[in-house]
Amino acid sequence: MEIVRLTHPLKESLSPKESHVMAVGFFDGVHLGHQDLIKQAKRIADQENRTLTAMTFDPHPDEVIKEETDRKYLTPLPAKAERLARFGCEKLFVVSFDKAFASLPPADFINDYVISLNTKNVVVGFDFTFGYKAKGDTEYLQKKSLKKPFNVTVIPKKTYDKEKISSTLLKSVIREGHVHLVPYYLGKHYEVIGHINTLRSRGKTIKVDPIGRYLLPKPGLYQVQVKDGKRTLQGLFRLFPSIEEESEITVNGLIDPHVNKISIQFTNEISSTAMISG
Ligand SMILES: Cc1cc2nc3c(=O)[nH]c(=O)nc-3n(C[C@H](O)[C@H](O)[C@H](O)COP(=O)(O)O)c2cc1C
Ligand SMILES: Nc1ncnc2c1ncn2[C@@H]1O[C@H](COP(=O)(O)OP(=O)(O)O)[C@@H](O)[C@H]1O
Repeated sequence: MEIVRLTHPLKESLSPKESHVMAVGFFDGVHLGHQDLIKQAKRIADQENRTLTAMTFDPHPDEVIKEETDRKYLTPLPAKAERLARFGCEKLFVVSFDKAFASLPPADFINDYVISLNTKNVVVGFDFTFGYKAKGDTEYLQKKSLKKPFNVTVIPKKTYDKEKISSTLLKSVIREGHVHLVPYYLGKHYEVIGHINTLRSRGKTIKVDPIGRYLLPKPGLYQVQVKDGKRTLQGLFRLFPSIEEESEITVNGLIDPHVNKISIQFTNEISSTAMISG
């Protein structure tokens, strides 16, 4: 998948010739709600024979608008890009979210980031907002599209157990350590991608440096599956309040310490902090 970084204001030379169908949103986690949206966008792109693109933002708007520091992510950008590609996205626009971009009125976003980028169909969820003070919504987008050369498709709310599936909900499930519930929201277990810290790993006990600011479950003992690209091993992740210190994974086999990346999938919480520190 091609990744195109966009910074505001856009350079005119960026206007792509090829037309595309664009899914827009932050998409942290690429959960089942996001997946419905991307699958619908893919159906349209296939029908119309256009490229399927996604547009996301970096960092999260709250880091800029609410000056939130140390925000944690379900999918830091590289993991999000990989997951979007897996669902068929061929191109990803990553707009650097800064104060200048945040101040853009909704109408200007439509002109500069939808029409100028040659987007023929914008696919968003029912609660999508955009533009200065988040004043633009799906109704506004649809109204504007009537006089402009693009269509809008709005995806209905995807729920689980009557609640909207959202990144916020998923984060609280993971924070609480209820990792066995994650597949109901995400379609798979929660996954953290990291590098093996070779200096601090010994045999079957490995230390991992996550790639990006991943949200981690609360401290405790977790059953995990560790994949090194070739093999899947079962393991136990002893997660302490700070991953840099005592946290370690004991795997039931030897992992090649020189593999570039490993994936850790959290399957079950075995016990909470009291047990690991005792
Ligand atoms: C051009 C633009 C300007 C934005 N300005 C603001 C803003 O001033 N305040 C705000 O809370 N969010 C702002 N946002 C963020 C959106 O409200 C929204 O979070 C973002 O488009 C991602 O959509 P999603 O949360 O539905 O994924 C802006 C988004 C865009 C595209
Ligand atoms: N449960 C859902 N059902 C349908 N669309 C959704 C759902 N969750 C998010 N979306 C849509 O996906 C896009 C990205 O949303 P985002 O704000 O990143 O997700 P979340 O609400 O999970 O934080 C938006 O267009 C949003 O409306």
